[in-house]
Amino acid sequence: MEIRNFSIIAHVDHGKSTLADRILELTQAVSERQRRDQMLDTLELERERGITIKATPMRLFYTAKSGQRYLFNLIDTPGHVDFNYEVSRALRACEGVLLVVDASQGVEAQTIQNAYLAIDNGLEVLPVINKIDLPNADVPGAIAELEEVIGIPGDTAVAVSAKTGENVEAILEGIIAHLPPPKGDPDAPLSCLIFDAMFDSYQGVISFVRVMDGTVKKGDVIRIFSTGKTFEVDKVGYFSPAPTVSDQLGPGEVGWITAAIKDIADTQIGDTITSDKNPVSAPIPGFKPAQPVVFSGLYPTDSEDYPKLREALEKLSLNDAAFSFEPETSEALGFGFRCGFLGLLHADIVQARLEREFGLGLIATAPAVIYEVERTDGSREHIQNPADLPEPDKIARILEPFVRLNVYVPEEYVGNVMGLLQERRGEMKNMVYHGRRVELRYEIPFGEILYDFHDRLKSLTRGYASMDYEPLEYREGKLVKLDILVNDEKVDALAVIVHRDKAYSLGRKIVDKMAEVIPRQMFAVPIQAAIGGKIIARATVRAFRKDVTAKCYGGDITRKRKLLEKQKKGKERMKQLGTVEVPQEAFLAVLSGDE
Ligand SMILES: Nc1nc2c(ncn2[C@@H]2O[C@H](COP(=O)(O)OP(=O)(O)OP(=O)(O)O)[C@@H](O)[C@H]2O)c(=O)[nH]1
Repeated sequence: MEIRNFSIIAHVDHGKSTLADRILELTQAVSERQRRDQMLDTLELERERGITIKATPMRLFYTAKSGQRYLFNLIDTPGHVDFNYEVSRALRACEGVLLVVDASQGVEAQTIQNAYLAIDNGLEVLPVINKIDLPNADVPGAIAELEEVIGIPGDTAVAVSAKTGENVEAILEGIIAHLPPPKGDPDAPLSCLIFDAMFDSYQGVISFVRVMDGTVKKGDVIRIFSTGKTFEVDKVGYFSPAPTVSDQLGPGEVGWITAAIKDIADTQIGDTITSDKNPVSAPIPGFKPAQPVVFSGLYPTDSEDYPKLREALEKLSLNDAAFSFEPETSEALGFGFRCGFLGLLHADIVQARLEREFGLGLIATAPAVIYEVERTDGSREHIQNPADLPEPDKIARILEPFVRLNVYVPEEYVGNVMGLLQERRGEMKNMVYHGRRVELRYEIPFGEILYDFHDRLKSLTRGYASMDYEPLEYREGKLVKLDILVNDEKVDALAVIVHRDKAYSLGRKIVDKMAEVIPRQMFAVPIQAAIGGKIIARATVRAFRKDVTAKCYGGDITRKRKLLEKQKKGKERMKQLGTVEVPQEAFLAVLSGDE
């Protein structure tokens, strides 16, 4: 049977998951009973946030108008800029992509970025113009943008509504006509690409693979190319959508392998699986390794939970190759972990999973980028935690990471966006008109777009702007460490590195926000911001304590206990700093909006 392996790529919200669902329905891969809101979004969190995180492969059958039957492997990819690494992994397993564009929005930042990722991987692109049921849908406009901005021919484009199902079948015919079948030699040595992996407590690591050449079946001894480690294959199979066992996997096929692999580090994403007896001489060209770029400290609110947190982090990292962690100690917060993420959304998701799936109460410190410090003695080091910055007299200079930022925005909002970018120390490199849409190209410190930048961008453009970025080199900046003192004690976990010109306004903002969110105590608590030894801003948490049991008029002891328990619950995300109870929000005061 002929095979087509493809992925769907799109800007966030252009309808990728909805379209994938429709395709599943058309190919009857899922019974209505099995159908959930968004079939392919497997994690609970994904459904809640309406975004796709993990790439999920699916095996579908389609009988074409010609009467011939085809096997399709559909690999879903995430849409958010934080998860670009997952996209590039998934694309390596395909020959082609459906590039979905919302007919009412046109081409946006991730449309372009994902399209280039596909083109750079040598994939064929089939444009799909979606949401044609919307009154403001502009199909010719969207096609023109695709041709103009990305340079792909629009004549094969299929216009559909994933919502109503209109014309979706034409996509399936388009896939057969325009996306190439996989090539591969069943008799060649085994060469299998690992494009994802997950950990299962019964089976060990389940590697998601695309077979390039050769075949793999139960009992084969496989070798992981980069480490040379060998394992005996336990089972192979595909996703339909539940993992289903099959006899073997051959060239062009997408499926999974289990081989009693206990450590996910043994099956790194992008690595090649080959046969131990008859190995290939060269691996499949590798993926870009996922690099955490944003770091934040995670501490248990109850210090007794430290071992539980370590265990949870270990488990999570089994399923998330892009996430890193190492032990860290804070004077203020005790024992915790410095965790690395791909971006703020990724950090949010990891934290939410730790709390939900593992029942942990956590305090997260403000996310920060990695700075490079050159000491006066000429040595250089990378600083993941602002608290680790050397004394000012030992610092020759501090360098910060820059990114190339592209913002796409309708003409009328260009002024607003340029104002924001200037405020964030951005330097304009170019401005390109694509019809009524303008692309602003900037170079900007990564740290400046970390906090509330995306929200501000959206609110300044009524939601119309979109953005993407890629890392540039480190550049010297006039940076200083801003210390925060609570009750006259410096709190290491609250320190941030900021640009000198912004230190005063940021210090003011942080102390005000903290004074607002820290509950009143028995005594007045001063909150101060300082640079070096110099106090630059101050606010006070006034004294007072609400006695929640006062209104219980003695008597009813259960009611009293309930109230106390409720109060205790409310405190779960609090941390005792000396004599002061500080809630999670205070640790993220630096993130609070500019307004
Ligand atoms: N009117 C209309 N709405 C659609 C259509 N397709 C998708 N939508 C809606 O657009 C929104 C986004 O759709 P999703 O399928 O979740 O988008 P996505 O691209 O998968 O988003 P991510 O998973 O976050 O990347 C949802 O509210 C859908 O109901 C369509 O053809 N017509």
